[in-house]
Amino acid sequence: MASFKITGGRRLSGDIYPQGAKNEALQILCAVLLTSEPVTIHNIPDIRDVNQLIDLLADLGVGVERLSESSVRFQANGVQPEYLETEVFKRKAAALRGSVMLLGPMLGRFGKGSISRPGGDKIGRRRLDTHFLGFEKLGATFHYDDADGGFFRVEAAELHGAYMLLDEASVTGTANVVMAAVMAKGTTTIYNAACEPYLQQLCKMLNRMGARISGVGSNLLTIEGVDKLHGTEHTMLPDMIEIGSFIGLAAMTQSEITIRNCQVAELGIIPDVFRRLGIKLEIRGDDIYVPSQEKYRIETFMDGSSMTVADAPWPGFTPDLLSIVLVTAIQAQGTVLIHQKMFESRLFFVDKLIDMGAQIILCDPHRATVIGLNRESQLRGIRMTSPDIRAGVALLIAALSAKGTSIIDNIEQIDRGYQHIDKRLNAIGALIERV
Ligand SMILES: CC(=O)N[C@H]1[C@@H](OP(=O)(O)OP(=O)(O)OC[C@H]2O[C@@H](n3ccc(=O)[nH]c3=O)[C@H](O)[C@@H]2O)O[C@H](CO)[C@@H](O)[C@@H]1O
Ligand SMILES: C=C(OP(=O)(O)O)C(=O)O
Repeated sequence: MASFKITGGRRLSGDIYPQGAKNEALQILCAVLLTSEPVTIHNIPDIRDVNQLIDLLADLGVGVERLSESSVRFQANGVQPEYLETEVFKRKAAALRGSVMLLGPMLGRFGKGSISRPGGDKIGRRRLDTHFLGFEKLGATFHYDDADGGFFRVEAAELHGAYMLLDEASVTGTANVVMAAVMAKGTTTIYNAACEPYLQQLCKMLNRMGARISGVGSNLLTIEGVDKLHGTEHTMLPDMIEIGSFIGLAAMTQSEITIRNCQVAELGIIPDVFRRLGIKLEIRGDDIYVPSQEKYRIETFMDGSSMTVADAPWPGFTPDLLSIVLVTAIQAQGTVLIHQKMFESRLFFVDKLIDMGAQIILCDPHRATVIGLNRESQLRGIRMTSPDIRAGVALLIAALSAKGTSIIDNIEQIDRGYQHIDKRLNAIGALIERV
């Protein structure tokens, strides 16, 4: 288990480039299974979850040719569906959340798919009903084997288009059902579809491959099944969660940072949520410039009541940035209620922030109130463990702003989703050692 040793209290300055989006990459990589022709993907982030998924594809028989550090050509012309039944696959697939999205394309193209209970952050219940109910609507049979931590199988001689109202607007669930439906016979209508930019990107890529998906960007998708998909090229968007993390980092550490090539039009409400904390942001072309700010004051609502930041399916605010908003509010002036509606175990890391000197009241598992310190006192460095990917980065931001040295253990959680974060932050003035 590796750790970061962080010397806090340093101001950072300079340009930083966001990596390609992790959660988009996990969908896009699974979609290469839908055709036997080459699919070239650019701006692939070099992070643990993505590398593990690429390994799984290679094990499954997909040709993987690295063209550069961030571009790979895939060709799924030798896929061996039996591999999904092997012990090695079961073990590897259980290491990450994204592996669940192998199911949809395998079912759509080869008529069967199986997966062990996928991993990912332990941030509360993460049920898969949406995925399997959707597959069943398309005509697949579903079987769950309780042994060895759980193993799911889906099978269908032929999938048929259907109308479905999803149980919930699940991100990976929608991606899975879309990928299964693109080559089903007839028309599929998915209502209450998730429409995060990750999904919009997936649907655009599938359409370039010959799929016929309309309604992209809305919660009503119509998919006219086609016989076959073709190869294509695709470039991942910059990671909006990383962009938000850098904004919070800049504010907490009074740093002047330019986040380059952000594709600002795709960020939805994210910049505005940070503005509500009082953080000044300048959009300069496609860059976001965050000036060094000693003070930032949390806004109130129009009626004067305290600010709440809550998550919601897109175009609402992503739950993956709530931990970052929470940590950023620690040095603001004012009070904000953070309401994590989707996950019930994602706020417990505030204990560590409280140990560092933050004023936070954990109201219940879903809600925490942050009373900003307004820089009247500085956090102090401590030793802590990263419980999940976003809490890990929130703790890293706290540590970078703190007086003294902090140690963060279990940084594998951070490496799951942030590419060489120590090196990239050190390049603009941070002092983070991997120990
Ligand atoms: C690999 C990947 O892409 N992971 C993301 C994906 O996970 P994932 O696709 O696993 O998450 P889901 O969208 O399925 O659901 C997330 C949680 O929100 C709840 N829920 C969902 C929809 C809804 O309308 N109401 C509701 O309460 C679910 O019950 C679940 O507890 O989406 C999550 C929600 O944006 C993100 O946190 C994860 O980073
Ligand atoms: C929760 C996350 O990831 P995963 O779904 O892979 O656990 C995340 O990216 O914040």
